[in-house]
Amino acid sequence: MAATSAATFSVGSAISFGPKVSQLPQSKPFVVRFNSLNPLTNFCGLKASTLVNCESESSFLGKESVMALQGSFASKAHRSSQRPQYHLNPQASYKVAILGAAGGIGQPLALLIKMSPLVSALHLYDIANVKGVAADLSHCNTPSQVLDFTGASELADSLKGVNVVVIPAGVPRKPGMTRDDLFNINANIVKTLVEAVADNCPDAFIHIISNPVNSTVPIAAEVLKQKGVYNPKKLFGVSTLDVVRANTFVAQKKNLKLIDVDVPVVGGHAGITILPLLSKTKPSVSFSDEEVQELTVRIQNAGTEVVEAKAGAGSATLSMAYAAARFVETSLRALDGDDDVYECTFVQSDLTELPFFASRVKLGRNGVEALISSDLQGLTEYEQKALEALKPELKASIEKGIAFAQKQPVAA
Ligand SMILES: NC(=O)c1ccc[n+]([C@@H]2O[C@H](COP(=O)([O-])OP(=O)(O)OC[C@H]3O[C@@H](n4cnc5c(N)ncnc54)[C@H](O)[C@@H]3O)[C@@H](O)[C@H]2O)c1
Ligand SMILES: O=C(O)C[C@H](O)C(=O)O
Repeated sequence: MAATSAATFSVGSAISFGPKVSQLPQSKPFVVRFNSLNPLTNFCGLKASTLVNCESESSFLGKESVMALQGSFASKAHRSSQRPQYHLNPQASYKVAILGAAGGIGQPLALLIKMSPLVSALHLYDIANVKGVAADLSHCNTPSQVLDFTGASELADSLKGVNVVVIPAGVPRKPGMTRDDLFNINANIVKTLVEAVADNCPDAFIHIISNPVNSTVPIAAEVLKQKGVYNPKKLFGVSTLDVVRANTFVAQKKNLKLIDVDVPVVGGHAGITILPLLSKTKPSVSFSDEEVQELTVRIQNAGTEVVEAKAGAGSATLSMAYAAARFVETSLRALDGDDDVYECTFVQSDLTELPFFASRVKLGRNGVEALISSDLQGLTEYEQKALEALKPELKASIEKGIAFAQKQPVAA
């Protein structure tokens, strides 16, 4: 259905590889459009999903949910009408692969990606149980084709022609464990999978979810270097969940509309290396010292909060799938030519003396176009101290990953 008189409403976060950008652009990870004919071109905050007609019986969002969404976005209409608009390319047709697709994250992530109109093929790879997941998912009447691949012999095929590879393969934490306790198992899994990515789709965006992200991303970088295909602009540690949590917790604490809140989270993805920059929250909010301390610690420990609540049954899966789907959607929009795409992610960086660092980045067709340096300027004393305090731990995790990969070089 062609959109007529569409008002666009945007939600979410904003924001330097190559040039550093010192001005902070307005956040815009998601956009929801409504028009006089009531089509909703997005779902639940994941920008540009399947065209859903609010009046249609085929809508998976109830009419009430749609009305609630319309209400919550209404205040944004004026602001976003002043922005350049990105229009979904009807020819958009990207291939996404999930490695570890039968797992706790992989399954809901596959479902969310299946709902994107930007995706023409969804490749599901795992060492086991992926056939059933693919059969189940393939019955959803959204455009993308779902293909399953099981075991090492089918890994290469799962990666052919793929634009974005998401890697949630590996073991999750149990209560009492740190993310670094997963290193011995997950380091090898990530190394093997990234070798295959290097051989079969070296130009793809690579999203690493498997923990410890602070080490698995440097491992992936080393593997890609050894294979001669490393492009630092296309290798991402997925730290989106930290932003999702920060936005949620801040909105709850300050009684703000969830959809408006955007908190940049920098550093890494483990304990004190997760540094929410509350002073940079949009819209501008003031926090007492106690609130800053309480929110920062809650955001840093949010993964552990879920691990303990699940009591041995794993770590965050649903919120992680949501966050990973958001990052996939953002990446596809960047690939599709939207020039207003910003996300926080753990990447090779020169914003600090550390070789990898999570910050906001501007994404484009070729990956990271710029790292946003302005977030690290004008920090509060609390944030500046926390930034200095996280560096030794993050440095050690990065070096551990690099040393692991260098000790067992890949076959050329
Ligand atoms: N970056 C983040 O913010 C974040 C958030 C949550 C979880 N995680 C991490 O994501 C990882 C997965 O978590 P989960 O809850 O989905 O675990 P899970 O055990 O439910 O699923 C992992 C899946 O990986 C598969 N797998 C194992 N080895 C594989 C290999 N060599 N090739 C392909 N698939 C393989 C398993 O068969 C399983 O299906 C964990 O390391 C967890 O710590 C990261
Ligand atoms: O906490 C974990 O082990 C999983 C993940 O990194 C998270 O932040 O939820």
